[in-house]
Amino acid sequence: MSFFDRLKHAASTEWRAYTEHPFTEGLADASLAEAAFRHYLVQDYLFLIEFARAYALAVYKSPTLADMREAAGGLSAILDVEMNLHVKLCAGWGLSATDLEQAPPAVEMLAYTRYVLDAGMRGDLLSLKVALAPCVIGYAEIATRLAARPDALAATNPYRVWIAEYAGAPYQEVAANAREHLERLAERYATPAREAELIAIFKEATRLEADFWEMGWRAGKR
Ligand SMILES: Cc1ncc(CO)c(N)n1
Repeated sequence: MSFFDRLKHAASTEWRAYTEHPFTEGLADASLAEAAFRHYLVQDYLFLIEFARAYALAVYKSPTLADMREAAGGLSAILDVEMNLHVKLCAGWGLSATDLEQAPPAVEMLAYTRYVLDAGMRGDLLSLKVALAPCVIGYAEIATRLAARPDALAATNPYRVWIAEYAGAPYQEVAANAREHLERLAERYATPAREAELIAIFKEATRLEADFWEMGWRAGKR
């Protein structure tokens, strides 16, 4: 079994709660309340700013130039590609990039990003990449599943742009590269003695991902 599959298997309860959260079902069948999606997306913009910082930390923590380039690619994918989706979608509600940047941060956003940054700060590049894995690899898996649903990408679904972005080839490639790089890092730095600690980091980050959906989901119930 690959390193990533071992992590996923060890955290299978958390992984399912994250990747099959009702919020994701609501994106696919368009039943999600707009207020839920909007709250989620604004917080996700703040989340991406902090995740860009985490990838910058990965550049710093890189033992080799190749690791550094891989981390810099992740940083650029967030700053130069992914955040544009948020700006574009939020413009439809009259929110500018400055409005987004100045939005009050939610505790779920802070909890998740602080956890990942802390795991990276106290650990090595492998610990940091394990903490980052549920994010990029999880969204690629979720969007692929949602895109296969009937009508998920139909013009009548207001969430089709979001689904198409994460199910699309560029994002899928970023996720596949991240997964491949994680396997190579694990070959270099994972030891049986470290496995429990790495699983604990993966589980925690996955739980915080589910909490992030839950935050948006709750905003749709208010
Ligand atoms: C909360 C969260 N997890 C993962 C991704 C994928 O990059 C994202 N944009 N937001």
